[in-house]
Amino acid sequence: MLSVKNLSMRYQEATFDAVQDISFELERGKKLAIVGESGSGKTTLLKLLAGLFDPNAGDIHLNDSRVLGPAHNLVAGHPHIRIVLQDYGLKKNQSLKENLQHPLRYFTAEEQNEKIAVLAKIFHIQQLLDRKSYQLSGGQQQRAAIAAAFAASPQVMLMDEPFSNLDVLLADHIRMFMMKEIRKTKTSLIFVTHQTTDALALADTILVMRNGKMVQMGTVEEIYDQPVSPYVAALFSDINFFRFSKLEDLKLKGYKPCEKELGNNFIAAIRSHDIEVLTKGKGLSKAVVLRKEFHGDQYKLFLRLPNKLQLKAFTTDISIQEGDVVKLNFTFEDLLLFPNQTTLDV
Ligand SMILES: Nc1ncnc2c1ncn2[C@@H]1O[C@H](COP(=O)(O)OP(=O)(O)OP(=O)(O)O)[C@@H](O)[C@H]1O
Repeated sequence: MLSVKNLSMRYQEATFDAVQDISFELERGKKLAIVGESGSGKTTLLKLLAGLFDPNAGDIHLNDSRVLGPAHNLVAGHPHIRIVLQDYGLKKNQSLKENLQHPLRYFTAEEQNEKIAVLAKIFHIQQLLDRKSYQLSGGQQQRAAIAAAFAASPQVMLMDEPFSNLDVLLADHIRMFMMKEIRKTKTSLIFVTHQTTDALALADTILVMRNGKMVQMGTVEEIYDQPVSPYVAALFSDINFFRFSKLEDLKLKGYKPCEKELGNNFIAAIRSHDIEVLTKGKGLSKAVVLRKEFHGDQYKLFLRLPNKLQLKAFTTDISIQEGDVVKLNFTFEDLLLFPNQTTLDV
């Protein structure tokens, strides 16, 4: 079990904490995704967890042993925690094979060769083993760094944007391997990602950060279905926000009040794919199609309501053209309501 308590860190000469009072626990074999806007403190938190930085406050324990930063450790890091950073951390002047051999140094030469052959095949780096790592492309280095991390069989694997540079043709295959291996070895995985679809698809729980603080942590379903703020909701899907000053304004549109105390200022949000676009029949509102974008399996529409508000929706109807008037429908159950919001903080 990884346990993090009241962790804070401020960079030298900075005037704010890059990570502020973060606490959580992660059980063995579980997968946690860290998401948040750029500069929210994700990488700093990951490096703290790896023991690469000294926190200003708080502590980290892996089972009973404390994860100590460079001030207490001659060699930075913890023996059972492995981190793959965005610069991949390969030894530049060593061959890829040597990079893979290092974490396997306690195995016999025969076992090392066997394990390297398996990893090289999975990560499509068989032809590259004799090359120095600086002679590899970004994507090749990333695959090699992930392979080296798996060779080390850590208890906790930390990864910064592990899928950012992976070829689409290889990404699914590598993700499948990683998830299978993690399940088999009961490794705990913590990964930072900008792709919130990856966070939802691969993690058990998600930690959302903003300005160094944790704004929400929960299961993937909780984070998606019950976001605590417009910021969290906007991270996970294409969404439309509407500000209401009083409940009556929404009731006028046929909405039946829920249990939630909304206050005098609240925000209602509807995900773009929860809006049905109709060319015939009745809808809740009319809208003009301002712009249409092809997204492969569907079109994204940018629409203007009669009250001039704009929103986005998706359709598969190829007949809809820019300038057309369409009808919109959605069910009130799909509305996300954020009470007492004075600002739309996304
Ligand atoms: N070496 C540093 N010295 C001072 N401030 C830093 C340093 N590194 C990062 N910061 C600041 O700390 C904050 C958190 O940075 P961090 O890299 O952890 O964010 P992040 O969420 O990983 O961002 P991104 O998604 O853009 O990679 C940011 O405001 C950043 O500008």
